[in-house]
Amino acid sequence: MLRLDRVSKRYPQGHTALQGVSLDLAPGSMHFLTGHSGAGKSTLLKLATAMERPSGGRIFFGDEEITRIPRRRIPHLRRAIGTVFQDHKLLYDRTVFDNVALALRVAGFPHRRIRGRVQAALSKVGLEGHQNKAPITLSGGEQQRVAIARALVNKPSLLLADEPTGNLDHKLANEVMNLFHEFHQFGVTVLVATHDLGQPERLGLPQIQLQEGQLAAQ
Ligand SMILES: Nc1ncnc2c1ncn2[C@@H]1O[C@H](COP(=O)(O)OP(=O)(O)OP(=O)(O)O)[C@@H](O)[C@H]1O
Repeated sequence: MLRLDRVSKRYPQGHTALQGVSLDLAPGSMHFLTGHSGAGKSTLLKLATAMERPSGGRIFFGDEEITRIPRRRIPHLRRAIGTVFQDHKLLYDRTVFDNVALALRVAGFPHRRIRGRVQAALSKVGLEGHQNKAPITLSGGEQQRVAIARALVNKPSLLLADEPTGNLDHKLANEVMNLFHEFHQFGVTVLVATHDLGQPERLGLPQIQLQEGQLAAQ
């Protein structure tokens, strides 16, 4: 599903964030990406969504080589890969519905389909009934669930999350991780970067550990 072949990333200022990383995520699998601060977790996720380009190596999403993808194909790639970040980057001057609908509007979906998809995505994350609210009126955990609904609305086959529970207390963090686990059980491939080593243990899921930009254990 997602395959990295000897991937390296050296930022322009000269810092090597990743070095010779190879991994292969099987379709439908769920992994946690762990490692110390600065180990390269966010960099790996940015490379997988073509937000950054690697300095060496190749990345494949299914049959498509992300590292060679022409610019015009990037929006298509981003629709197939759902992303969730710690600071969920919601638009605070729009409703919950509009936040989730945005990507579908940009993609030119007809109004009725947008409505159905958005409602289904909000219901999957337990936020039915909140669609007309402003995100600011929701709790941190609820806002993160809006971000997850937004990532899911395109029905991605791969879901990447970068510290999605970093700002949440223990109980809310578990709820959000349980949601990712549910999507995995429905067949979505999931990769979650986290500092919280309790989560892979609690859910009995494998870790991909980075250390100084290299794979430590799988
Ligand atoms: N845009 C950038 N320009 C220069 N250096 C960068 C850039 N982004 C990241 N780095 C450096 O690359 C290394 C890896 O950073 P990265 O954010 O991938 O680590 P991380 O494991 O996600 O860390 P954290 O857990 O703190 O988020 C760090 O040393 C960081 O300072």
